[in-house]
Amino acid sequence: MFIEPLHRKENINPRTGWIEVICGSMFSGKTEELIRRLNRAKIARQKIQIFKPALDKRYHEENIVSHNDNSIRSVPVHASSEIMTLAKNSEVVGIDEVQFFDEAIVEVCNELANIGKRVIVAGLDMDYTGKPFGCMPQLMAVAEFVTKVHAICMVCGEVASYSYRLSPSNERVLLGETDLYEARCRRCFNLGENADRFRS
Ligand SMILES: Nc1ncnc2c1ncn2[C@@H]1O[C@H](COP(=O)(O)OP(=O)(O)O)[C@@H](O)[C@H]1O
Ligand SMILES: Cc1cn([C@H]2C[C@H](O)[C@@H](COP(=O)(O)O)O2)c(=O)[nH]c1=O
Ligand SMILES: [Zn+2]
Repeated sequence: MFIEPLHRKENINPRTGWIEVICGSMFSGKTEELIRRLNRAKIARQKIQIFKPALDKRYHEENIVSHNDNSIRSVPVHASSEIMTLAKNSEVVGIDEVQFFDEAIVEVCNELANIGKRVIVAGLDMDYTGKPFGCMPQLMAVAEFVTKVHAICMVCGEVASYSYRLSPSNERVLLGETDLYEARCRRCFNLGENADRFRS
């Protein structure tokens, strides 16, 4: 679907940049898809640079790691402005867990695309309450390509778009995996604790 563009000599008809958003619930394969696209760009010998928010250290300090243990080297950053400086020399810029960045991330992605870079971001489209997560709606609006991926509902096996929180915490940011969250379909998400009787 996403074709790695051919290199062109600098200053002669430089190619356009663009933004790709990969979104979905937890466990839907966002990180796998991000890694797949970045690995293809690597094979095409394009200069890639990958970033993640420094707060996300669940599996590894630096690597981006998917729930099925695929991984790729990344640079943890504290603010979106750092990406602008660090990504100067790359052709393809990947960002994981983009929903955790400050709102300036939208302008950073736009500016990178405007100077000819392919920007691929992956993030949660909704938080644990089912509300749009941070910068995601803005990013989806300005992106050329938006891909929504889906998980499997852990209650009934249907297609899941929601991340159901298993703990009573009301903090928007609560890092965790299967210990704290499960993917759920719309019905089982809305049923909340009452969904247990449908568990197959
Ligand atoms: N409920 C689920 N539905 C689909 N995949 C799941 C589920 N629970 C665990 N997985 C695993 O998670 C992998 C996707 O992980 P990952 O790419 O890290 O997802 P995301 O970044 O969207 O959280 C799947 O390939 C599968 O091995
Ligand atoms: C729904 C939701 C999730 N989080 C946290 C939980 C995980 O640490 C990440 C999402 O990781 P994934 O790669 O998409 O599986 O976000 C959160 O802090 N708040 C939420 O509402
Ligand atoms: Zn369900």
